[in-house]
Amino acid sequence: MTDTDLTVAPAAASATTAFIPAPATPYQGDIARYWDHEARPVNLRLGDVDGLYHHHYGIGDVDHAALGSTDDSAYEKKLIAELHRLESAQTDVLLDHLGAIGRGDTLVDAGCGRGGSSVMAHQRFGCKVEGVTLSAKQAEFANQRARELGIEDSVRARVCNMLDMPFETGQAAGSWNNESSMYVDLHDLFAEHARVLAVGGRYVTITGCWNPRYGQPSKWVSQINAHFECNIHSRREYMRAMADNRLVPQAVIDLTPATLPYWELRATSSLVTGIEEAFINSYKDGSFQYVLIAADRV
Ligand SMILES: C[S@@+](CC[C@H](N)C(=O)[O-])C[C@H]1O[C@@H](n2cnc3c(N)ncnc32)[C@H](O)[C@@H]1O
Ligand SMILES: CC(C)=CCC/C(C)=C/COP(=O)(O)OP(=O)(O)O
Ligand SMILES: [Mg+2]
Repeated sequence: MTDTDLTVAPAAASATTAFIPAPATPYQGDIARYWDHEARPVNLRLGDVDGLYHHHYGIGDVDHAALGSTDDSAYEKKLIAELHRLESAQTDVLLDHLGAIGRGDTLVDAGCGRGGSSVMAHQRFGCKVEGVTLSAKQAEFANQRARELGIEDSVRARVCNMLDMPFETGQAAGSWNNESSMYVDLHDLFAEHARVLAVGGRYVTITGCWNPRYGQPSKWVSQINAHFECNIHSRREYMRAMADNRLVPQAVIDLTPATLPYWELRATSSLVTGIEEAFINSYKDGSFQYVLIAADRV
């Protein structure tokens, strides 16, 4: 079974994940296993707030009035809702940068996780959204949520490698990576986005990247890599790989100041995972940045 076979078996593929392609590399097999087994309360309990399940972080100011007093017995529940609100706000900012998307368009969510961003994109634009993830468990979860919402004809997730996606050349009006580009070679990734995007289409990523002004990846960045088995790229690598693949940045936004309140709030919660200190310290010492890059496919 190859990725290409998925294109000739759409019914089976859309039903769920009946055909699971073999991982392209041993590393991708490790990443598939990682996400198949992931069930952190910080992700599931936030998703339970309204049924949008994210595997990315939050941006924006904390609403302290909504949180109320830490003495309140409902405080932890409010804190979870607030962290989730900030994670959905992050997706809203990503979607803001896709430009004008029509109901008849197709969007590609590369590294879609449990599908929260895909659902939000469909709810905003009314269009088709095609997600891809290495994890069969995540694809099943995302497709189950789409069925529960009655949007399975418009939103689906498939198990496949985002470096070799089962989409026609020029098929997508927009595509994105929401915190998923640190698992792949950027030249390979942007070559594939440039292939599936229509000329004039828009690509958006929100990602963490190491800051070339710092020099090399800091110990905090290395800690984040080890924690998630990923390989964080530098800001320079993003710019270079886009330029080499007909993706011309239209907006580059440093979201680091906007994500710090999320991390500082998360560090006070009962759902901490132990990685909070690495994010906070690396954002503060300037070695790591949280950025949005929106690029035109020219
Ligand atoms: C941190 S999660 C982000 C999920 C989602 N974008 C979100 O914002 O909730 C990283 C995702 O990237 C996916 N991923 C990593 N490497 C991939 C690859 N080569 N092809 C497809 N998906 C990949 C993982 O399976 C996982 O779903
Ligand atoms: C910005 C960077 C470097 C992100 C790395 C990719 C990643 C694991 C994102 C969050 O996933 P998650 O929501 O599953 O993580 P957590 O359990 O920490 O909330
Ligand atoms: Mg999370």
